[in-house]
Amino acid sequence: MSFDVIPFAGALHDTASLRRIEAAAARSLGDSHELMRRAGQSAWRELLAVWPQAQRVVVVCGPGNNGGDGYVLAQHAQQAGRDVQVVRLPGDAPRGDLARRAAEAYTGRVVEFAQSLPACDVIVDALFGIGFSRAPDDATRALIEAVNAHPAPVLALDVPSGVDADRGSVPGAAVDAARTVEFIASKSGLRTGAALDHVGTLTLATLQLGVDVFDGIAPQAERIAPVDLPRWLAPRRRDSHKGSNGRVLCIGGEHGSGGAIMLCAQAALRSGAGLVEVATRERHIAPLLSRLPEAMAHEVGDARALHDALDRADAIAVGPGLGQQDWGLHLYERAVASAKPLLLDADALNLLAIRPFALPADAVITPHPGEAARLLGITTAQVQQDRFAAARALSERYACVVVLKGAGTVVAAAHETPRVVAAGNPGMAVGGMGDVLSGVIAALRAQGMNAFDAASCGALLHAAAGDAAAHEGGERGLLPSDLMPWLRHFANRDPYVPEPMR
Ligand SMILES: NC(=O)C1=CN([C@@H]2O[C@H](COP(=O)(O)OP(=O)(O)OC[C@H]3O[C@@H](n4cnc5c(N)ncnc54)[C@H](OP(=O)(O)O)[C@@H]3O)[C@@H](O)[C@H]2O)[C@H](O)CC1
Ligand SMILES: [K+]
Repeated sequence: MSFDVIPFAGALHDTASLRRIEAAAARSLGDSHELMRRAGQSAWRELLAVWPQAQRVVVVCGPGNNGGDGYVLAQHAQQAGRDVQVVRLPGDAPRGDLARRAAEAYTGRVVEFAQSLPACDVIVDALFGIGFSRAPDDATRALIEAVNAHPAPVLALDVPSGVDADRGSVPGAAVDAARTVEFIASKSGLRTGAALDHVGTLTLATLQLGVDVFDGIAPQAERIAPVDLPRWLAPRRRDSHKGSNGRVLCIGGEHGSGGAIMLCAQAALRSGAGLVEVATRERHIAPLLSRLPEAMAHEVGDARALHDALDRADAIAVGPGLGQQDWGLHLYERAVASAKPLLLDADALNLLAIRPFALPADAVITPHPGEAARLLGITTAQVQQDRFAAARALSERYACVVVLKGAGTVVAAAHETPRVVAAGNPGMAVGGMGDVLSGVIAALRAQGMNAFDAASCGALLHAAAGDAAAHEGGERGLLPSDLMPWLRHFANRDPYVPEPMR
């Protein structure tokens, strides 16, 4: 039995699992060359579909089976009458039976790379796939840079060469692909971190394998996209009232940063919280209420008011504009001690790093890579080198749910398969976007979602709103308040997500 639809639409696998899947596939087909034949053929079909006019095809082949896929594609192009050249590094003759057999079956030209690549209409990157394992040496780097300097678009086979398919990091140089066609299953590392600047459009060739090849192999992560939002955001019951949609308390807004807590409160309202209260500095209350009359605001000097607000809250977001002085520290301690569903962001995370209180059960933290580095005592570069490991380490160290923000936000929690958000754009890298996310997640917690789902759905809702707002007016100049109408939009209906404006 063979299927063209893969069993788990959002499943992401690591390379170790892919090796096991590949072995199971070879056993089920009875011939591992058949896998390579199907991979090369699928990639050729993809090239034809995207670049039907391409006459001159250069295929950069590495020494392994990724290169073998490239030779199979090259032979299809040769037989279709294209002007084909295989380019390889000196001494990079195919290793292993599969790749050698594919190279022997290729009847076109093979040239050794010197300084530059021949003129052509499309380049196929078959240098490395899931076997890429270390920073490229000078010769390899020169070849990758020649590919990137060439005007022709690049089709990467399985993985853009130079990208770590497990971590998403680039330990040197990597091919800038216009399109990457993955084989058999999607790789977790191609959806987060630096990889997102190299994969281009990602497609998957299932190689017509049966679902049995996945037996006993659990995904390493799950990709979630705006189309998944209705999983968590069911239409409202008719007999709702404001109390049934939860009460959020937003805590923060030290002198000079009243806007942060206002964005948090507004995002909570726009994400469906029934009631939103704000505990902030006295001077921010009037402007906040004039901009957001739907919120209730309390001056935190009034101990009774703060105590009652903490007591009433179904979920608390602490951190936006909180500062790290005594005032902020006091509020941080009161929020953590409240044992309520808690979201910590911004300065609350900096305070957590220096005063690691035991967090209440199911707390959610939303660090950007720099805050994650402080919380782990490592460098930001080390966080970005393996975002899955960093998110997992944070979740274990603080016994909480982690939203590791950045390109391809990772959501991790103990005993859960991590989720990667397939939405968001560089326009969202602006102050205040984190304040909005805090309000969104707190609102979903207050509406009864568990911490891992609220963090996942919240990060996805936030990113979908960011993409739609960017599509509407461009990534540069995108402001947190531009997301507000879109939060409401995607929280209420099956989303379409326009391609972000380039
Ligand atoms: N996933 C599947 O089911 C299928 C996979 N296929 C294709 O096979 C590749 C994986 O092939 P593999 O031979 O394991 O590895 P690569 O071709 O990716 O890499 C080739 C060798 O390159 C060496 N290497 C690694 N990093 C570097 C580097 N930085 N510089 C130089 N050389 C490097 C490494 O060998 P070493 O012994 O030197 O470590 C690699 O083995 C997969 O991606 C698919 O394209 C099947 O054909 C289809 C199904
Ligand atoms: K490749």
